[in-house]
Amino acid sequence: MGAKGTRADVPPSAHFVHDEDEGELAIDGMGLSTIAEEVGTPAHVYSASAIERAYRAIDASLAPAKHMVCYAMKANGHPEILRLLASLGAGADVVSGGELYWALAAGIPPERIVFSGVGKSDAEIAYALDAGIRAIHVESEPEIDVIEAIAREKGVTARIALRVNPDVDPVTHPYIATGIHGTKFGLELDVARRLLPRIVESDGLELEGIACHIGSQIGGAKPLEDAVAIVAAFAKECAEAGAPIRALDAGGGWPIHYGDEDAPYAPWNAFGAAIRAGIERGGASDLDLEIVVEPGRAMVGDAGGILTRVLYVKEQGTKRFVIVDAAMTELLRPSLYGAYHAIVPVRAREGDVTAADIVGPVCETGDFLALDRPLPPVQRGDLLLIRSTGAYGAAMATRYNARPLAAEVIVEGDAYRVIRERERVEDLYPRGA
Ligand SMILES: Cc1ncc(COP(=O)(O)O)c(C=O)c1O
Ligand SMILES: N[C@@H](CCCC[NH3+])C(=O)O
Repeated sequence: MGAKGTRADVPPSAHFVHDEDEGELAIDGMGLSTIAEEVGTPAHVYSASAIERAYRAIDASLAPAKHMVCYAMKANGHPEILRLLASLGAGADVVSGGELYWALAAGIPPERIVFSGVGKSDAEIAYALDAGIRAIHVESEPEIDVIEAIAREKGVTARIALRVNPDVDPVTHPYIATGIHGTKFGLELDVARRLLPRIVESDGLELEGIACHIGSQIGGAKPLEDAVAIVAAFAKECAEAGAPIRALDAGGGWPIHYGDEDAPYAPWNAFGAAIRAGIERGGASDLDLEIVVEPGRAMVGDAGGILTRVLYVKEQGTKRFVIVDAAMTELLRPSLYGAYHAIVPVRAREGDVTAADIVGPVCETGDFLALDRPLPPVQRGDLLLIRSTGAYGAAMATRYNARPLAAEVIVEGDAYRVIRERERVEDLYPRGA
């Protein structure tokens, strides 16, 4: 994502660190080979302390403004991660009835949950209204009709926010740009403007916020500021038209360092500051809006890695294939977006660094974790760590090729806990077959 490179260096973090005494990589002081031996590979490993640090840093970046951090749980909806974030005070951004169910089950209060998505079913809208969530984010004109009708039927007022498309380039991979014209997300500003009078007059709707989400892994804080300035100016128009606007939701998209960036991203403080600056530029400072943000990747991405073992090293002509037991089934991002993830041996061997394709066992040419990647010598049985996979790793896992879902473990303090047992082949057999 962003500029693709072939650098072998690793993004900085405080939790995956080389343990000099043991001569291997450790996560929060726990040797990765111990985890691999006990749990097997491939396995997703997460650092609870890293998740907590990320949450606190994002939260602090928005202070002193009134704000709410709604974790975009699509990045990693594991119940233990949700519970951890709930205990720290996070809300949630959900995109389905299933995610809403999991967020509530993890103890996230309904008034801290927002519901985004272009295709909410009637049942999902009814569920959100029954649960009394903070706001349903409206993404199309017909969706407003449906929400209004369901609210009327129930005799309730639906709290909504309009997700507008500010047409700002987020400087990211085209598959995950969401706030430019031509994508399916959000309402064009002129449509939102046209709908305003009927929303304000409706007794079934309460327009409590304006939202945007310009994309994921955005290329800097400036596009966020530009988008927020547009959204804030529209929030002001809505308030002047009589809507009880109390929130500006700036979406998520805060980037992490994967290791192939040409230049480091601005620190998260800059993203919080950009949102505050955007509100001022949009002339909405006097509205005293609560800032809502929906980061997913930034909360969990760097906290996780995938442990994988080398199955075979295959030399073919000038090519070196390192075939490992993880695949696109555990990490789809390289296959789907050509995304870069740093991959490092848990125990480094001496020798020349040469290029290798690091690939999985899945029967697809596109099943690769890295192409032409500089890598020191590795042998069958060696452990590798794939970095920065806490977001959109396990969350996008599939069982393609009848591959059971991998184990997941979380390190808390000086111990680790298995939070998903490795599936067994029997678990894959279709129910009802
Ligand atoms: C509406 C919405 N909010 C938040 C996010 C989270 O994005 P990220 O993980 O990049 O922070 C997404 C995904 O792009 C999204 O669609
Ligand atoms: N799955 C994407 C991000 C999707 C963002 C959701 N709107 C990724 O791995 O980067």
